[in-house]
Parts: sequence; structure tokens; C-alpha cells
Amino acid sequence: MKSKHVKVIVRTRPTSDFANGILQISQETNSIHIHIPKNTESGFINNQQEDWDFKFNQILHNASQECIFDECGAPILKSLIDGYNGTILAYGQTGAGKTYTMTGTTENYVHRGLIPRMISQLYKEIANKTQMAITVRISYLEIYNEQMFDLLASLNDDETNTGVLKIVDENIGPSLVKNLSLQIANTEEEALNLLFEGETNRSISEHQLNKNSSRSHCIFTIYLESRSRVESSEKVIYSKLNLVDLAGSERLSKTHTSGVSLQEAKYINKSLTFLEQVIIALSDKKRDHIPYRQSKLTNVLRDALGGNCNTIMIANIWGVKEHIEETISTLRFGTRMMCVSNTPVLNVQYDPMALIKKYEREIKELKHELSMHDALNSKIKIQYEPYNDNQKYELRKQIKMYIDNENEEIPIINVRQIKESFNQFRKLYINLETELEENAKLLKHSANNNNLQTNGSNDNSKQEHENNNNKSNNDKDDGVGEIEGGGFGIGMAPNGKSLKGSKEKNKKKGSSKSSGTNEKSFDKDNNKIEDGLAISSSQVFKSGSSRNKNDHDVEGSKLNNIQDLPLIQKVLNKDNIGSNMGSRTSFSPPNRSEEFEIFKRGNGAEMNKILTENKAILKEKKKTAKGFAESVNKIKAQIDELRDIINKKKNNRNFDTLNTKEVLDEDEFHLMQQMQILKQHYRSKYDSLKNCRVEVEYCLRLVDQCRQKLMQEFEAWYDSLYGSHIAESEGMAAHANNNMNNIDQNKFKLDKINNQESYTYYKAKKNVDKKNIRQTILKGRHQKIPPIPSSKTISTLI
Ligand SMILES: Nc1ncnc2c1ncn2[C@@H]1O[C@H](COP(=O)(O)OP(=O)(O)OP(=O)(O)O)[C@@H](O)[C@H]1O
Repeated sequence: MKSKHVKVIVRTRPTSDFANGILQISQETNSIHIHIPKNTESGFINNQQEDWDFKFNQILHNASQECIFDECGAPILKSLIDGYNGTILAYGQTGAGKTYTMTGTTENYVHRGLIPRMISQLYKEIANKTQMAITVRISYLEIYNEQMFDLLASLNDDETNTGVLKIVDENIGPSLVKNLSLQIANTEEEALNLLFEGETNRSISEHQLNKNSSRSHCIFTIYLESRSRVESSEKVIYSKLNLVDLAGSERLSKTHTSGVSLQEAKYINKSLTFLEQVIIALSDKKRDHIPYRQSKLTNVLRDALGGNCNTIMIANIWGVKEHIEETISTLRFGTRMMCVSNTPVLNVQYDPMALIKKYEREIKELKHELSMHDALNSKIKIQYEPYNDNQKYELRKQIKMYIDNENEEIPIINVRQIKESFNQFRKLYINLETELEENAKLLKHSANNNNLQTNGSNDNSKQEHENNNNKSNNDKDDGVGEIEGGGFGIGMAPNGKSLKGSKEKNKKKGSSKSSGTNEKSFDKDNNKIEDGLAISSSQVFKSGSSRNKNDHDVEGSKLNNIQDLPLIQKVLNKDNIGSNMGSRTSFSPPNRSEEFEIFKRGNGAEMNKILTENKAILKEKKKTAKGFAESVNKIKAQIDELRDIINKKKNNRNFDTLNTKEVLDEDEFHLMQQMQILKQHYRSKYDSLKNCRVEVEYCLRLVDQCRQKLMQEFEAWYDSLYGSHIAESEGMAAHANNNMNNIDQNKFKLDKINNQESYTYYKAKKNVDKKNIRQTILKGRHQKIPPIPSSKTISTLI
């Protein structure tokens, strides 16, 4: 961007009384020399200096109005139409010809000033610019005694623009003055009417020097908004032209004013002083702050002074002897003004609405082109709309398979698919992170529990050991605990009692009172759960979530309920649903067991794999525990047997050596030693068994969690595929069933048939449930058993 200095052109008012000896004008060199000899009789000149030399951009001595337009107006007008702001300031003492220069006189057309000439030329130019649609707006502002007046306010019909005029800090609109009316002028005549309207409204007061003299600053502004008729219409060029008729710059003493006129003169003087300060500040390159805000005039003209504008100042001088001091003052001001530089730039803006329309058009065309391109390359099925839920689901499936090495690669279709793939990868990663955190928590929790149990079992063991030594024969009936059994207390193994026998006993008792889970029943249990899923996954979901010590019973009762289900659903699917749902066609969701099998192979494959692996680990642990339990029982039986032999020997010896000191024979001594060894073995095996049990319980919990998650995922998957259909055709009954116990289910079904209100209620319930299921799934997706800590590790963790 190139900066330009403000152009200063001096115009002299023609006079027969020209101060020839004092004022020498050279139009060739554009310079003015003033010589005031000393000892002159005029008392108001500066005696300290005799000569003044000034040089300007141009001096128009006794020039015609037409010449002024050609030299000042025409170039500014041209750049205005090209999109650059322009300002022409008329500065000078009262009577020097500022108004004549800007407005001219109306009596004679030849004497019309710059404004009417520029208006006229503007419309001629607009008429020639056929490729551009140019809108002309006009404002006319008067600043009088530091107050702003809208000279065109009288034209506002709707009284919308009646607010107080205020200078806004940011030039957000075409005008810096808020509430200043902008009148559209479609023709030269309309523009001139506005000029004249403003003129008549102009504030005029009596003045000693010139009775028509204006004491106000007047700013006539032409705003152009240009859009190309041929190129894109969103590009708008805004430009404006300020034509400023400043108030007289003479000194207060010269005006001989008093009262109101004095006050006016003070304001004029003040604002011109501020104008001068701004100019001084602008011409000093070291100055950071330009005091534009000191006066309304400088604030309004801040764009024209040191901003984005082509600025010309016409310094009007009245070359008579008595005004020589004002002439010097005006020329000094002009000289300073020449130091001010502006940086005019093209004011291009983009109409946001038009821009949006353009982009929409472009997108449409590009889509069209893309679809043609795809068609030519036989890629007919490619879509460019955002991914819907089903597509996301499919992509996620592909990614999972890719991660599991089941897919060599994911075929790239388009950028949208790549983006969505990244999204899905991120989601999977976040899930994995959550899963790891949860596992870590679980591990810690388990370790804590283990420590407590290990400590407890150590104490128990000690106690048991002591008890065993003191036990009498009556204790023989107490059995030794085993992994499958509920109680795991160590007692005396009765003679002939075997592990098998105790298992039988437990079986008979039933597992409802058992604190542990029977291995056999556990496996059976697993089958049941999956069978349950086959019929009603939500039933299974419920069983998974409520798995506890009484699982066995729960499962049993569930099976009964499941058997009842098809009949109830038949009833629901038949007439009742139809009567409630009107003419909607009924939809029968696919068989859940088949779907579950599909799910396990597809989306749930990963989870199912983890579950299977975990179950295998669990089985292995149980097997180990069983082995320990068998060893413990075996040793216990040996101990009992040995104890019997020892006791018998002891009794016999007591009988033989009555009232004599007790002495062990060699045989008895050996038996006692064997007993010691057996007890040591017993303790060692018992400890191993305890530790193994902790691991089994830990595995059990995790297997249980895996199963629940598999079920939840299946639920969500099934629901996402068929949920809406089920809801539409079956009402919300089926799903509500899944989340209620049997009584509630039947109640709901009856309500559903008879009462529309409950239908709405359950519908709401279903939505909440659905949300909760999703949230649960999102919280922790897959939980794979982390490496099972050995009991030693668990102990050291605590
Ligand atoms: N170049 C000129 N040719 C002919 N007449 C002129 C010229 N300059 C000024 N005059 C006449 O001088 C008189 C005063 O001029 P004008 O009103 O334009 O002064 P002004 O500087 O605008 O004064 P004010 O500061 O009071 O507004 C007017 O009658 C005007 O017609």
C-alpha cells in the first residue's frame, strides 16, 4: 500500500483590492511569498518577521469554478468510483470563499460549486459504467457548537432515524455517525435535491463580517456501493466522498462578536485548533497518539486525516491587506497539512448472504460434477452425505475386524469415510483406556480383599490346627471343606467320607444356601444364561446384572418365565396391538437366539472371545483348586486315621502301665513323627487351596462382568437394529417386558391392551432404559481378565 500526502491547493478569492506589494503568487512554482516590511503602520502584523515563503501542490489564483472542479474534484471523483475514499476540505477565514468553492451560488449555473459539479459528473460516470450496479447514498451533517445535526433529517418519513447522532468508534457501517440519515439518490436531480434540502436547513447566524457566513462545519458525504453486474455479486466495493465546508478560521478578536455569536466563534476556534493539533500530530512521525476524539470534527474526519482516503485541502485565502494575518495563518495550516500522509486502499467487502448463496451454488455444482465423475468411474454407490448411524456401525465393525486381524485392510472410499474411520478409532481407543483404568481399579480392589482373606485364613488355620490337636473322637464327624462346597472350614474328616460323598450332599442341599458356586452348576449356569439370551436377551441382561449368591434360583425362575413368554407375546402381537396401533403393520423381530449367534460372530466377536478365554482361565483355576481340595481331604483322612491308631496305642499303654509314668515306645514315637509330617503337608496344601480360591473368586467376578457386557452390547445392537420397528409395531411392550419382572410384564401387557396412558408411561420408561443401557455400555466396553495375580503378588500389593 502506497501512502499519499494530503494535497493542498490554494485558491484566492478574486478582489480588486489585492495586496500586491505584500502578496506575491507564482503559479509556475506553486509558491507564495509574503513580504511585510517593518515599521508598517498596520499594527496587527508580526514585526518579528518580514518574509514568509510557502509552497503548495497547486495555486489557483482567480480560478473559475470549472477549473477548481477539474483540478480538485475530477481526480477525487475518479478514484471514488474506483472504490477509494475521498475528502475535499475547504479551509480559510470567513469570506475567503469556502462555501463558494464547495457549493457555489445558485443564481448562476456557471458559479455552481464543487458539490453540484461532482454530483453531475458522478451520475455521468455511473451511466457509463454499465457493468457495475452502483447505489448512491447521501448524508449531510452539520457540526455546530460541538453538536451534530442531520441536515437531511427532515426527509425521514418514518421517524426511524430520530435518535441522537453519535460517533461510533468502529466504522461498521458506511457512516461513522450513528443515526445519521442516508438518503438514496438514484438520479442527479435527487442528489441535488438533497443538497439543497440540506442547504436550507443549514444553521446560519448573523455575523459582522459577512451576514451569510456560516459558523458551522458542514460535511456533505456521498456513499457509493458498487457491485459488479457481470462478476460475482457477493463482492461489494464501498467508497465515500466527504465534501467539507469548514467554519471560518479567523481569530476571535477579528470577529468582534459578543453573546451567542462569541460562543459560536469560541467553538469554531476550538474545533479548528483541535483540527490543527491532529494535523501537527499526524505530521510528527514519532507521535503514537492522534487526538481525533478531542472534537466532533476531527473524530468524524479521522478517516480523511491520516487514514484510508485521498484527501485534498483547498486553502481559501482572501488576498487583501487587512486579512494578511489570516492569510498567513491559513497558508501555515496548509503547509502542515501537506505533511499528513494517507494510505488509500480499495474498500472491498463481501456480502455474507451473497457469499453463502454463492457457496451453496458452488457446492451443488461440485456435487453434480463429483457424481458424474463417480458414475464415469463406475463408483455409483458412493455417497457424500454425513455418515448415518448404520453406516457408522458398519464401519466400526470393519475397523474392529481390522484390529483383530480378521481383515487385511479397510478399503478407502472417500475422505468422509477416512474421517469417520479416525473418529471410530478414537472412540475405540478411549474405550480401551477406560477399560484399562477399570481393570486397574478392580485389581487393586481384589488385592485388598485377598489380603483380608489371606490374613483371616491364616488365623483360622492356626486356630484349626490347635483345635485338631485337642479334638476328641467326637469331632470325627466334621467334614473337610471343598471348592464346590459352601463352607470351607477345616474340620476332622470322618472315616470313610470322601470328596464325592460331600459333593452328593451339596447337590441334595441345593445351591440356594451355598455361598460358593458349584462348578457343575456354574457351567450349567453359563449354558442357561446363553439359552436365556436366545429367548429373551433382556431377561438374561437382568440375570447378568443381578448375579449373586442366589443366581441359581434366579436362573431357575427365569427359565419358567421365559417359557411363558411366547404365549404372552402371541397375545400381544395378535389383536391387542393392532387395536392400539391402528392400521400399523405388525413387525416380528428376528429370533433372538439366531441374532445372538450372529452377534457373537460379528460385532460381539471380540467380547465373546474374551469371555471364552476368561471362562477357560476360570475353569483351569477351578481345576487346580479342586486338586488342592482333594489333597487336603486326603491328608486330613490320613491324619484322622493316624490319630485313631495313636489314640488306641495310648489307651493300651495306659492300661498296661497303670499308675506308672507315661513312656512312649518306639512304634508310637514313629507314629507321632508321621503325624507331624502329615500336619505340615496339610497346612501347606490348605494354604495353597485358600490362595487358589481367592483367584477363582476373582476370575468368577470378571467372567460375570464380561458376560454382562456381552449381553448389554447385544441388547444395544439388537435394539439399534430392530428397536424402532418393535416399538412401532409392538408398542413398547416387548422392551418394557425385558426390564420388568414377570408380574410387571404381565401387568404392562394388560395395561397396554386396556389403557393408552400406561402405554405412554412405558414408552417413556423404555426410552430412559435405553439411554441407561447405552450409557452403561459406553462406560466400560470390554473387560478382559488381566493377568491373574498370584497370591504372593496379591499379598505384596497390600
Ligand atoms: N472565487 C470567487 N469568485 C467569486 N466570488 C467569490 C469567490 N470567492 C468568494 N466569493 C464571494 O465572496 C463571498 C463570501 O464567500 P463565501 O461565503 O464562500 O465565504 P466563506 O469562506 O464560505 O465564509 P464563511 O466562513 O462565513 O462561510 C460570497 O458572496 C461569494 O460569492
